[in-house]
Amino acid sequence: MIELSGVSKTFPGRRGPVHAVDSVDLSVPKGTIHGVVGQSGAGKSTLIRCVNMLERPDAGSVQVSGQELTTLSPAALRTARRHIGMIFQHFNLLSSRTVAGNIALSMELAGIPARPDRIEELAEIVGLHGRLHEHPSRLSGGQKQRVGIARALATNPAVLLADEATSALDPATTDQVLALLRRLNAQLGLTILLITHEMGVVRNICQSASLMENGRLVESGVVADLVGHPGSVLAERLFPLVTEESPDHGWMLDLAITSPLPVGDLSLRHRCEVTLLAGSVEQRGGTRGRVRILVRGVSDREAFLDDLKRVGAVVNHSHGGDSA
Ligand SMILES: Nc1ncnc2c1ncn2[C@@H]1O[C@H](COP(=O)(O)OP(=O)(O)OP(=O)(O)O)[C@@H](O)[C@H]1O
Repeated sequence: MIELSGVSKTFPGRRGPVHAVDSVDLSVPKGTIHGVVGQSGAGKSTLIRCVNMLERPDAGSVQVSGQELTTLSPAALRTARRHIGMIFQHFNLLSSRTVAGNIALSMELAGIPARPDRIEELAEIVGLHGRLHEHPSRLSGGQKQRVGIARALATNPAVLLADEATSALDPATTDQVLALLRRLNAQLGLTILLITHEMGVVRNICQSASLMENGRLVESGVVADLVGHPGSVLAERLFPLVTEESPDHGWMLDLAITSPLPVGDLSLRHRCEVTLLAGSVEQRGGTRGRVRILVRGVSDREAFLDDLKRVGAVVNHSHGGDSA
C-alpha cells in the first residue's frame, strides 16, 4: 500500500517558487488501483515521482508497503525501489536491446539473476510470447508498453506506478493495455497508482481517484462513492451528462447509479413515462455512473423516489415542477 502524508515539493521558477506538490495526503490500499487526474502542470508527474523518490520531497512522509522511504540511505533506497515498478508514457526502452534484453535490464540493475525462463514467463504474462528476440523498433506502441510492463514486473514489485502510460496509444490499444493492468491487479494483487489526463482511464480501471489542481489534491475518494456526491467535480468530469437543452415539460432527475437502472420497470410500476436523456456509465468492474432521466405523468413522486432508492439510485439533482 502507498501512504503519503504532507508531501510537498517546490521548484525554483523564473517568477518565484513553484509549489508543484503542496501538502498532499494520499492513501492507496493494497491491491487497489488509484488514479490521479488533473490538467497539465497540476503536479501529477512530480507527485508520482515522489512515491519512488525519483523526486525527493521537501517535506512529508512517503510510505510504500509500510516502509518509510524519505529517510533511507541511498543503498537502502535502491533495494526498496525493487518493490516499486514504473511505466512511462514513452516507454523508455533501450532501442539497442531486444525485448528480452530490455526485460533483463531491470533485473541486472537490481542485482537479480536474469534467468531466461523468468524472462519468458514475464513475456508470457504481458502477452509478448514469441517476440523476445525482436528490437523495440519492430513493435507497435501497445507492444512497447507491454515490454515496459514486463520490465517493471521483473523485480516482483508490490506497487506499480504508471505515468501517463496510455497517453501515447490509440483508444483500442489503450483498452488492451488497461485490461492487462486490471488483470495484473487481480492476479498478482498489484497496487497501482496511475496519473493521467484521460478521464476514460480512471473510469475504466480505477476503484478510487483524486483530482489535482495547483499541486493539491482537491478531491479524493472511491469512484462509486464520488458519483453519489451532488457537488463532486471529479464525478462530473468522470461521468459528464450532456444534453442539448432542458425539456420544458416534466420532472428531470440526475441520478448516481451503481447498478443498471430498470427504466422499463419504473415506468410500468408508476404508470408513467421515463425517458433517458443522457447517461455516462461504466460497466467494467461493476456498474457506476450518472444518468439524467425525464419523468412524465407520475402521480406519486414520493413513491417514485422511494423506488429509486430501492434500486440503489441516488438523486443528485432534480428539476421541474410539472410532472404531467
Ligand atoms: N524539475 C523541475 N524544475 C522546475 N519546475 C518544475 C520541474 N518539474 C516540474 N516543474 C514545474 O512544476 C509544476 C508541475 O509540473 P508536473 O510536470 O508535475 O505537472 P503535470 O500535472 O504532470 O503536468 P504534465 O501533464 O504537463 O506533465 C509545473 O509548473 C512545472 O513547470
